[in-house]
Amino acid sequence: MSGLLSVEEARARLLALFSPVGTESVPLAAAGGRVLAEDAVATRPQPPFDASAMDGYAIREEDHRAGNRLAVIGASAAGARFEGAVRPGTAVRIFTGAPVPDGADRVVIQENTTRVEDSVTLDEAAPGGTNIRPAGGDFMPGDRIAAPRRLAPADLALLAAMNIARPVLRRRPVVALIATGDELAMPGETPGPDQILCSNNFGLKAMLEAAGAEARMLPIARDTPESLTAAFDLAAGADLVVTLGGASVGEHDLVRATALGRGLDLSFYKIAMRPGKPLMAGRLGTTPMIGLPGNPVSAMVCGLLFVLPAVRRMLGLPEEAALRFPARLEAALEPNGPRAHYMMSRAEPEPGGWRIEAFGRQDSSLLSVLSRANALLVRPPHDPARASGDRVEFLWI
Ligand SMILES: Nc1nc2c(c(=O)[nH]1)N[C@H]1C(S)=C(S)[C@@H](COP(=O)(O)OP(=O)(O)OC[C@H]3O[C@@H](n4cnc5c(N)ncnc54)[C@H](O)[C@@H]3O)O[C@H]1N2
Ligand code: MOO
Repeated sequence: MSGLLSVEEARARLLALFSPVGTESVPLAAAGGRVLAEDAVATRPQPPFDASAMDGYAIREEDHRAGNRLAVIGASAAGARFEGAVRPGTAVRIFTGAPVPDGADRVVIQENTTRVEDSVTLDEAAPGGTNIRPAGGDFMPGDRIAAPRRLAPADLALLAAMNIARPVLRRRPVVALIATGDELAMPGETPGPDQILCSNNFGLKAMLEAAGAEARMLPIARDTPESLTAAFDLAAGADLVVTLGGASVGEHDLVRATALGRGLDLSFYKIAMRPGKPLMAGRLGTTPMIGLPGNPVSAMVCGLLFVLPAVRRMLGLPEEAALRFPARLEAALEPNGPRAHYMMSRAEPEPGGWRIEAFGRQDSSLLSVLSRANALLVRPPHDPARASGDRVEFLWI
C-alpha cells in the first residue's frame, strides 16, 4: 500500500498531461466567468473629460464665497456639454456626469445654493472637495487588465468602460464525461430492481462548468469493451476524457483495459488517497484521460483535487496552491492509515479562526454526507490519533 503514489506526485504527473487550449474573441456580453487570455488595454481615458460628481453649479474657485451671487449663463448635461467658458461672476448649471466647462474649477451642490431666475446665490462656502472627477481618474490609455484572469462581474463592467467589445478569451475546454456501469439508470428513468441512478456525471458536470469548462455528458457506457469503445469514440474532439467508475480490479472494471487497448499511455494508476485510490490518468493519443473511481464521493473529491486543477491548466491559469486552513478539531480522530484521508467535514468560524468536525460516517458512497459537508479535513498518511482541540488542516469545498 505504501508503494502507492502520493497525492502530490499524482497531481504533478497529471498536470504534466495538460497545456492551455486555444483562444477566441468573444462578445463582451458572453464573457462573464471566462478567462481573459490576452491583456485588455484601454485606448481612451475614463472619464474622457473633467466631469461633475454632483448636480449643482460649476463656478470658479475665486467666486466660492458664502453670499456671492453669480449669473447663470448656461447648462452642461451628461452627454451635452456647455460650449462656452465660466468667467468671474458667472456659473453654469451642471449635472452629475456632465463635462465641467472651461474656466470652472469647482462644482457647488445645488442644496447649498438659492436659484432665482438667471442668478444663483451661494448659501455657504462648503469646504472639502471640488466635486470634479478629473479626466483619466479611473483609467488612462494604456492601463490594462492583465491576463490570465477569470473575469468577475466588475471586470465585465470595466472592459465595457474601456470599449473592449470582444475580449480575447481562452476557449472553454471541452470535457467528455463517460459514466460506466450496467447498474446505472438516468434520473427520470424507472430503475430496474438492481439498478441505481447515475449521479456522478451530474456532480462533475456542475463542478466543471462552475470552473469554466464545457462538460459533455455522453450516454452511459455499459460494462462491455464494445460499449466503452463506443463511448470513447463519441468523446473524439474533447480536450479531456473523464471516465467515471470501472476503475477498480473487479471483472466488470474495464476502463483501464479498454483504454490500454486503444493505446492509452498510462501515467499512473492508484494513489495513496482515501477516497480515490483507483484514480488513473494518461494520454489517449493526444487527448488526456482521467479515470475517476465510481464511488460517488470518490468521484467528487477526485474531481476537486485533480480534474479542477487540470481545467485551470487548460484555461492558462496558474496552478493554485491548495489553500489549506488551520482549524481546531472538535472531536477526536483515530490514527490514519497509509493513505491521505480527505474527510467530509463541517468547518465553522470561531473567534480567532475555525473549528472543524469530521462526520462520523465517511464511506465513499454517502452523497447525503458530502452534500452536508463544506470542507475536507486533510489527514496525511499515517497521521497519529488526534484529540479534540488539536490543530488540523482543511480545504473548503
Ligand atoms: N477488491 C477491491 N475492491 C475495491 C477496491 C480495491 O482496492 N480492491 N477499491 C475500492 C475503492 S477504494 C473504490 S473507490 C471502488 C472504485 O471502483 P470503480 O471505480 O471500479 O467503480 P465501480 O465499481 O464502477 O462503482 C463503485 C460504486 O459506485 C457506484 N457508481 C459507479 N458509477 C456511478 C455513477 N455514475 N453514479 C452513481 N453511482 C455510481 C457503483 O454502483 C458502485 O456502488 O472500488 C472499491 N473496490
Ligand atoms: O478510494 Mo475509494 O475512493 O476509498 O472509496
